[in-house]
Amino acid sequence: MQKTTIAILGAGAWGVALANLATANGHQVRLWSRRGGQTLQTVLQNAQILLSAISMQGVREVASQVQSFPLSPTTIFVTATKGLDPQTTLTPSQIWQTAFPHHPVVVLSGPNLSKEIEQSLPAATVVASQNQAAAELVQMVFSSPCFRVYTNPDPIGVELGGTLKNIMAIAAGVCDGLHLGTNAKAALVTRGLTEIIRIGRSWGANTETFYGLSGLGDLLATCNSPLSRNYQVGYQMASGKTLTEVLADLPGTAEGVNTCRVLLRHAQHHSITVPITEQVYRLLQGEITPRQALEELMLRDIKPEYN
Ligand SMILES: NC(=O)C1=CN([C@@H]2O[C@H](COP(=O)(O)OP(=O)(O)OC[C@H]3O[C@@H](n4cnc5c(N)ncnc54)[C@H](O)[C@@H]3O)[C@@H](O)[C@H]2O)C=CC1
Ligand SMILES: O=C(CO)COP(=O)(O)O
Repeated sequence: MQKTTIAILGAGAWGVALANLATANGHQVRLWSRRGGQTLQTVLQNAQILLSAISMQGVREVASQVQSFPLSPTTIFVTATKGLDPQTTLTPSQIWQTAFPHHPVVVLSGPNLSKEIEQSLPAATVVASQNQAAAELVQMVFSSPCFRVYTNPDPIGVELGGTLKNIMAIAAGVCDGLHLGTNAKAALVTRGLTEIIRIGRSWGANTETFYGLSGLGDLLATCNSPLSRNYQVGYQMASGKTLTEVLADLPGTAEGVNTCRVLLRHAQHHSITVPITEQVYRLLQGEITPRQALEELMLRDIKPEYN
């Protein structure tokens, strides 16, 4: 395929892993970080694709910085951030689309623990957009024998799958940290998926999307791997550490901590039942212990599985 010029914003674990994938395919990649060498303007020059792998806390600020530089009208935006904006509850793709209404925006999300991808272990991901041509171009740019990229027409569903599973990964870490067993973990992850779907539908996502790679796939990867920072938050809190102590030693960002707060607000506003999110929130706030969170979930009113 034709070689593409790609600006990657955010030189953390995920930005670097994605940069390496595109570079290995022969594309020209320029990596920008707020503390790095090249200016934003230089990195953006002639970019055909602008990929953001910035933590949620920086997305709005960086999107507004990018607005001050000239871009080709055909530049495709790709967002790989898994979070929700605390002030607006917007998703990262909604922030980029609002800032650049005439550009295609593509969401890239899937079961993608960056440490495994850096080792060229096989993995798959999803690129989702309402602009199919843009999604197909991004698919070509990143596809390789060790990274299989699927397209999907439901960007909000793909994005929310990646974002909401972080809360469930914290809960799964607690479950493993308390040694609650395989049955408990299966119950938690399955009810977690039900909760994700309930929330996702309120955002307009397709239910089917959550059974795919960016939903169930990412949920399984993150809830079962000590490589996940979100899982580590739960696991270490179950071993008696406070959130502050865990975050002090955590390598990189655990988006689930902030997502939990933002999501709970959204759920309360829209009267959506989110029992797991609620207990994770109370645990992170230091209001309850991991054991109390478990009891709260187990002693809820009995009910039909689906309603
Ligand atoms: N590491 C992973 O395995 C994966 C991470 N993600 C998502 O990608 C995003 C980034 O994750 P990581 O690279 O792991 O995190 P990281 O903590 O390693 O890197 C975050 C990057 O964002 C930048 N950043 C943070 N605040 C900023 C601000 N205010 N202005 C400008 N830049 C700012 C940091 O300088 C850094 O380059 C997160 O939303 C994460 O959920 C998605 C898939 C896999
Ligand atoms: O999103 C991820 C895997 O798909 C990375 O998970 P963590 O952010 O919990 O490390």
